[in-house]
Amino acid sequence: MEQSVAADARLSSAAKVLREIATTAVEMSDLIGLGQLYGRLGASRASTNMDGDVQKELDVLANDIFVDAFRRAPVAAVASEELSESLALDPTAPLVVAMDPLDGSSNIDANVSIGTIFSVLPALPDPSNLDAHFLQPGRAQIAGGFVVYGPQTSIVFALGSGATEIFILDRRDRVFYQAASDVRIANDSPEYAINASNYRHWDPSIRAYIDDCVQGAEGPLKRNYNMRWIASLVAEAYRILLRGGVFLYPGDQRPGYADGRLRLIYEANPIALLAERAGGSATDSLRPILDITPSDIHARTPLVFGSSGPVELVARYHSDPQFSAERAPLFGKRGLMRL
Ligand SMILES: O=P(O)(O)OC[C@H]1O[C@](O)(COP(=O)(O)O)[C@@H](O)[C@@H]1O
Ligand SMILES: [Mg+2]
Ligand SMILES: [Mg+2]
Repeated sequence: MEQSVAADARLSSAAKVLREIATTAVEMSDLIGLGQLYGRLGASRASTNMDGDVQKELDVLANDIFVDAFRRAPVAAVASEELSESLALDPTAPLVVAMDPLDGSSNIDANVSIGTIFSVLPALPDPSNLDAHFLQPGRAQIAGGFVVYGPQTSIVFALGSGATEIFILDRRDRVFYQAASDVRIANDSPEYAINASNYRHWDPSIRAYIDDCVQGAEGPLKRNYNMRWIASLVAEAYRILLRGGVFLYPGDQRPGYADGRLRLIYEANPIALLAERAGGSATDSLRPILDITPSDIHARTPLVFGSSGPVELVARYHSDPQFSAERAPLFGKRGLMRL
């Protein structure tokens, strides 16, 4: 009984957090819509984040704007891509929020969709330190989702044990209206998304899968595929939720990319929550993303998500001995038909 009262209280707190995110997204949408017209976006405030990327002004601004929003919500601590350490807010609050304040930031100047990704977790009653709140598996999320600032500004979220929902901002009255409820990802789709310029750095399983997709109807998968790469996770996720497909950002041989590029707690986890709630899947190639216990607030993970058929197929390329045997270097290019 006590437990369910606490769970209800957390859920209504999470709804408050979502409302604060939606309100802030309207402000962000205005700023992003101005592009270079926004006077404060000068190169002078560019700095370097932990990845060594040049941070666009907007990354920093988005971080500050969302942190301020979380100060008005029942949030005990924030972890952010733009903050090297987690930040304490109201220690009595029941929730913590991890966020990527601006995702796809290499696209800002190109006028391509970007977004904000968020993960809402229960605050631990007695954490050993502030980061401990965030080192819970994604399955513990009370809410998760993202905002995409594109031709439409949309918020996509799952709250509590609920389904994946989409609301679109009507810019005329600055209100989000529900556009889709209980979104379902198609179980199968011949569309994949991967940055193929990293081909030479991938492991043999990913190469074999993409080789087979590229061979199309003449290859072992016996169907023609289509490829998309926006380099904006939120935009790819939105497309996949609406029309299916699979997204892959695998680990690769480049220094620092052993676990890929994407961050577990504030990129992969919320996207995985939305994918699973929509009947799709999300893995690190093999394990469900939501079952992984993060080792660090900025830990990375390989990410494969989308329609469950292709996500499972990618896992087979990693685990099925028949597939592996045919990929052995001795065989060079595989000659056997497998399917
Ligand atoms: O430039 P790459 O290596 O293709 O990576 C693109 C990926 O990096 C990201 O931009 C990473 O997010 P940030 O922009 O928040 O760093 C994803 O949105 C996107 O999927
Ligand atoms: Mg990102
Ligand atoms: Mg970012």
